[in-house]
Amino acid sequence: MATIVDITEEKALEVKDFQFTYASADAPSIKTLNMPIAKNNITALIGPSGCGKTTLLRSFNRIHDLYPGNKYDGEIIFKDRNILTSKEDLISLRIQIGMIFQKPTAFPMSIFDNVAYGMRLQGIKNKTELQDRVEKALKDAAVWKETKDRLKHDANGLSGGQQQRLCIARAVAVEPEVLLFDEPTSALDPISTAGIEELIVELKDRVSIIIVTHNMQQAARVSDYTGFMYLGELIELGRTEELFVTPKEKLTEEYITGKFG
Ligand SMILES: Nc1ncnc2c1ncn2[C@@H]1O[C@H](COP(=O)(O)OP(=O)(O)OP(=O)(O)O)[C@@H](O)[C@H]1O
Repeated sequence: MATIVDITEEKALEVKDFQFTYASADAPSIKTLNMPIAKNNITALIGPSGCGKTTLLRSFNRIHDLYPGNKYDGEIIFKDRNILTSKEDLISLRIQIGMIFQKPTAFPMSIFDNVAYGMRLQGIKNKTELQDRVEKALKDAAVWKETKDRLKHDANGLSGGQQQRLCIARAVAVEPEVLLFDEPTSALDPISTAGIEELIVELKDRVSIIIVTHNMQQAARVSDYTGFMYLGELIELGRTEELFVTPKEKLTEEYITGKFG
């Protein structure tokens, strides 16, 4: 049984008896995991390679459904429904629970069209509304200054750090409830990394954030809660400063003090 701190805030998501098995695997990669995710907070997922961080993160917006045969069991509750069994449109779910990947994934189109992409999927056609919301999203993602004079240019002409901000602008433009970050700075230099970390912290007033990171310093810098995973299980979920200073579980302590990893 995992050690899970009492979460006093409202919950953005609640994972209940969740299991996940890849189509090609004999055994589940996530084994009966329970975990609350606090609303308007940042939750970091840490743990050694292969412990299931990315698998869990990708379950929150059902990215695994893109590949046939993957199997979910249990529940992930989001806004009073189990997203694993509800019959809703997955595009709409992924707008409400957006994802930022490790490698910046600018689409092969203009900067403007990248940010407008999700809004157009939502059916917004009004030009002025699109322009206003693209500008706001680029400002929110702190990349307006570098892009305002080249909105019609190909997004692939931006630097890696700028492209990652563009991806964040694209995700926030549709006003999601949750954002999932999968090692969002591992392909970036230290200055871009610091900028993205600052941005993630600013965003939590509006969205609930889950971030997978290999970098324990990053988890300690940005997150409010940290979940330590090991071999497909959650071992401990705690307030970040407590988990790093006074972990309750021996395995957590061994991991954060570098005894394995
Ligand atoms: N597409 C797949 N098919 C089968 N097994 C997979 C697949 N992707 C991941 N796995 C397995 O699921 C387990 C969890 O992998 P996952 O990538 O979620 O771990 P992780 O903690 O994110 O690792 P890392 O820190 O190295 O990214 C591992 O045993 C991995 O080998």
